[in-house]
Amino acid sequence: MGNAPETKALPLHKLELDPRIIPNRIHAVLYSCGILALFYHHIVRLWNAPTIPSFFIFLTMLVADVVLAFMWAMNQGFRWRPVRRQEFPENLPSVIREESEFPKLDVFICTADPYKEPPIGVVNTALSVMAFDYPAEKISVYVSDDGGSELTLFAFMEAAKFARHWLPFCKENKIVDRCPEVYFASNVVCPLPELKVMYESMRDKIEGVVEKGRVSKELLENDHEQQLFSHWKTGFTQQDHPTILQVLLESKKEMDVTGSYLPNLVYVSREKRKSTHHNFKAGALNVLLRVSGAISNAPLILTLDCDMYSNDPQTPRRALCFLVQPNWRKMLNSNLAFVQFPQQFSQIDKNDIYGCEHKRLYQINPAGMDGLAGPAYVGSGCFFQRRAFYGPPSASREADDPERDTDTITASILQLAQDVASCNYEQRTTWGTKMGLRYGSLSEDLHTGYLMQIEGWKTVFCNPVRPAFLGDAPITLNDALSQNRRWCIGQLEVGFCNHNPLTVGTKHICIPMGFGYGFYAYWAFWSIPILSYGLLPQLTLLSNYPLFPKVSDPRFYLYAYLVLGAYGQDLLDFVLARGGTIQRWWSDQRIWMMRGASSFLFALLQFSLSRIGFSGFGFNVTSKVVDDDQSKRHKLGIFEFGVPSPLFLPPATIAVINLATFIAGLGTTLQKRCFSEMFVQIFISGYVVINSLPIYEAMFLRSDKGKMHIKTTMMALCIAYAVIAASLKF
Ligand SMILES: O=c1ccn([C@@H]2O[C@H](COP(=O)(O)OP(=O)(O)O[C@H]3O[C@H](CO)[C@@H](O)[C@H](O)[C@H]3O)[C@@H](O)[C@H]2O)c(=O)[nH]1
Ligand SMILES: [Mn+2]
Repeated sequence: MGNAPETKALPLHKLELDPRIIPNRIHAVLYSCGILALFYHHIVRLWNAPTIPSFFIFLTMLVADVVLAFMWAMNQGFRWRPVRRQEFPENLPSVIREESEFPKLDVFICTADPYKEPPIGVVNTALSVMAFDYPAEKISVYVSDDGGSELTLFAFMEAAKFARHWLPFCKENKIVDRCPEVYFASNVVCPLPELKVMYESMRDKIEGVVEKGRVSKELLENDHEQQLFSHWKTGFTQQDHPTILQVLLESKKEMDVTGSYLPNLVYVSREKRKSTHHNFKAGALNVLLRVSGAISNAPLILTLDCDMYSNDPQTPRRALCFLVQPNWRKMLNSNLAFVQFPQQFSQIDKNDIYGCEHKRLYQINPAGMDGLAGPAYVGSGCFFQRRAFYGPPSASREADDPERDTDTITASILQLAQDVASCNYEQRTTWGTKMGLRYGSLSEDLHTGYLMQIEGWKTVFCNPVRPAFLGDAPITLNDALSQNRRWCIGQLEVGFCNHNPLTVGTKHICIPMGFGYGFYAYWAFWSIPILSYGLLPQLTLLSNYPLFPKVSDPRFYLYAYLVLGAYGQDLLDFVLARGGTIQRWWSDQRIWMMRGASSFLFALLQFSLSRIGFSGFGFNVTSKVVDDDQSKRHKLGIFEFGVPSPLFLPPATIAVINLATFIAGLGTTLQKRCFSEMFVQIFISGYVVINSLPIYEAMFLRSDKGKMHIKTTMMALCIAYAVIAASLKF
């Protein structure tokens, strides 16, 4: 810069408080008074219970309301101090003056199964980030293949060739959609038609290989390529194989077709042995942390799921707006662990019937936590400071090498990278406990982000209008429910680890943050009120036993206030969020009830069983394959039941019970003229019936492949019959 007058550094971001903070807090105070009044009513009623069965029914309803109140209180963590941020990547040049001064960026992409996660999709994700609007020689992309599949390696070998054309094309033409599949599927006229042909031939090749299930020799162009696949010989299985590490592109050595640098592209399939536990995705990411540490050691790390392609080439610059210090001299913000972008999805149906958008989890709640210590880590679309993986912000990492500036990846570097990917490397180290991604939870993301905040790290939520990344959401109900069950189990593992959010979290981060994490950790508890409210009012309705105050009773208004207050605020939060519609809110509350009766319930049971020593659980990877028939129904917003899954059984049973009790109950109350006493119960079962319409359709009316499996329908009918018959005995 010499003596040239330095221009003033312009602001990189700004923060403003959400105007809802004050109304939220007033509402919280009033609502808590309502809850207290409700508990008073409960206790009095319990005390005066006339019979033993009614005592237990009242007790169950009390427990259900305690859980609802608990979850409501936890939820206030997100509403306590929501904020909005804005970032100004256009001002970045006033702070980082030269492109050469940009910090290096390592991108981690995880994949685990070439049949559930088609390699062409993984390749698209990788190409979209390699084409970031960022100096290419600063980027290294590491692909972790837990599937240990030659199909995936083949796909990346092809991707490396295609990248030489794709990257300069995107930069020269200032393309915004840098995920090739998305770009070529859009209707824009490609200024370079050969490129489309090239892409399609690559895609056909990759898909052909996947269909065949192996890479045949004819597809490989030379000895070097054949050598890459020499590992896959007899004895090689997904669970048992040596480390395979391949540098497919080496920056500064390899040029694109215009003679510019390319990013590094490294394929890693860590060593797997049947005798060692591999810790699923957390284990995979920790291997990438060490492998990348040996090769490029960038101070910035982006973690991505294999389906989360970049939708905006500016994204790393947006992240930098928070990560660099205003007086930047190769120094990253000292206590900021990560910048989290929301997870957003490309093919969600208009009304989002499965609630896969998870608007609260990915957009509303993070903005709430952002006003406190910062959002939770959600596993993908997150820019970390490497230092955050190695201890608290105060700890210096002098023992480790600084950003590696060697121009070539030497044999000794490769050897080191091989060694750190071996499955015994972590023995007797603090990897997974104090370093890297933390083990012990199927939701490694929540667990890791939470423990980082306990160590004193701050985090930031960045939610630009154009989604930074777009991924695939489940398109069948079974996938959506099993995904939620896995999350729930992982969250319970956080809730019952020795860093309990309610004690440790509230103390070491702050009270509302501890509540927010508690809300996630105990998600599964929701199954208790959802099941209670889905069954008890209905079964008692059958025998005309009133559970709630009658309409003229002042306590009726207490219930009405509590219900409308909670639903109303929820609706408001939802529709005020970007892209929120009433229809989506409706789907969201409906799927919440279904999850309650299936995912949450199963998670609670499985977790409890594992705690008393019965079987553990695995990471069931969500399928990203699109079946045409299913996808057609999904686009029309039709529920996909199809497979016989135990997850459908409780919601189907509850739906049947509610339909029966609603009709019978309505009949008898009209006959006996006790409508006012039974109003709330009729209302609740009617509400469940309306929400269950897609279930009845799938059980009784549909004939397509997505209808409920006959086995499930029959079982649900039998159980419903048994439950109703038993309840009439009381
Ligand atoms: O043993 C495994 C299992 C999974 N994965 C990868 O983990 C990612 C997420 O798996 P997916 O089946 O797509 O799960 P989701 O439920 O969609 O993922 C959400 O939930 C996970 C925690 O349960 C987080 O890790 C993810 O980032 C978050 O998007 C994928 O890229 C997988 O390839 C591995 O690398 N190794
Ligand atoms: Mn996923």
